Amino acid sequence: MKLNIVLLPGDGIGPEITKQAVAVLETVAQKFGHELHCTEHLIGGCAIDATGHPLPQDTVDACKAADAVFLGAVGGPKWDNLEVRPEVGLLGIRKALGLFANLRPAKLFPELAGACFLRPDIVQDGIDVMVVRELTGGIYFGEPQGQEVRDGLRTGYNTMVYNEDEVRRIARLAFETAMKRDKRLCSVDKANVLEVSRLWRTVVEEVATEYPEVELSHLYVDNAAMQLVRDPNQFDVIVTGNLFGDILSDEAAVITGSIGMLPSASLSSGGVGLYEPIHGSAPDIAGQDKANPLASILSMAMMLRYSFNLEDEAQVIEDAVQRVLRAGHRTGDIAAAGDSPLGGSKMGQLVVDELSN
Ligand SMILES: NC(=O)C1=CN([C@@H]2O[C@H](COP(=O)(O)OP(=O)(O)OC[C@H]3O[C@@H](n4cnc5c(N)ncnc54)[C@H](O)[C@@H]3O)[C@@H](O)[C@H]2O)C=CC1
Ligand SMILES: CC(C)CC(=O)C(=O)O
Ligand SMILES: [Mg+2]
Repeated sequence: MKLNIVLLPGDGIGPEITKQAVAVLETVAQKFGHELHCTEHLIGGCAIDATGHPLPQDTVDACKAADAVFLGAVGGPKWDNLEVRPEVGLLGIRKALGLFANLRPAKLFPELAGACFLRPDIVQDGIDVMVVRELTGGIYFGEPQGQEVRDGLRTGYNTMVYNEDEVRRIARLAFETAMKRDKRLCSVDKANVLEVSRLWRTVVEEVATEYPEVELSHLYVDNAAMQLVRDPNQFDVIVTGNLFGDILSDEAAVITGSIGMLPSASLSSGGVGLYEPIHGSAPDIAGQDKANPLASILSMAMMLRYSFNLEDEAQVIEDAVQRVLRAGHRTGDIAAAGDSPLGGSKMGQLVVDELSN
């Protein structure tokens, strides 16, 4: 099969982890006889430096013409005070590709139970939660937004807005996801306070009538954040809005060992998919070969599964990652006290070696 991939390495640790993930993808493509064609484009801070804008038009055009897109990460202190920041590029590409659904699987590899911050008795059966986050609506996009002087005071504002179509399509995708898993869906909102959440809950209830086999529950987001660390296994699939999903998935990541372990798939209605680790550009460790590349490598597995329907190839990557962890190899973020951690490039090489064996 021909795999036309656009790579958007971005900023900070983005280029380092992209390099490792691409090496893994190349190895799998070769192993299974696929023709891989990757082109690199600019997004984020590096795009601002080169072109003055975080999302150049040729990046958007290339992504639209590709079969799938891989993104490293964007942002960093160098660009924090600009009016148009690197993160605008990321929000822009999600919107331009219609990527309304972000799947963030928080899975604890049994080998990493020791890196998990929860009590051993809580995680003895592992953790396997799928967070389905709405990605192109909510407070990240709602209008009006801005800063102005009101009554002599500097005032900032954003608007959390969802229409029923936006809620319906993410709810359907979440119910479909639950149907393929343990058939339990928890919708997370703030319906005790927010009108937008009351509509969210009503529409989710309406969609639920199409999926009688799925057990639907609702939680307020503050309680959900607490329940996720108290007893993560009460969850199968969580569906929530853009902001709440962003926050809860970082939390879900750390209970599975590290934010450096959690991949994601951003999907549209039949169009191109974008795959990225859930973490950011980690400026504190960028350029030091400390970044864990496994979230990116696992994002490539999601790409093969969701964009190309190549389940065997995806599974081979996930198995190779598991074998590397089983052999005790650890980057700093998942190392136990006293371990001498590997660099990110060594970790990537070990996965490639596993695949080549
Ligand atoms: N998808 C994206 O491109 C995202 C970009 N960002 C941007 O990234 C920049 C930094 O944001 P932060 O809040 O610091 O979040 P971050 O996710 O970049 O880092 C949080 C902490 O996790 C660590 N970490 C992250 N990824 C790691 C990895 N692969 N291996 C080991 N440790 C890792 C970092 O060293 C840091 O201590 C900001 O400019 C932010 O806007 C933040 C989140 C997502
Ligand atoms: C950097 C933001 C635009 C979003 C974010 O933190 C994320 O998607 O995880
Ligand atoms: Mg985030």
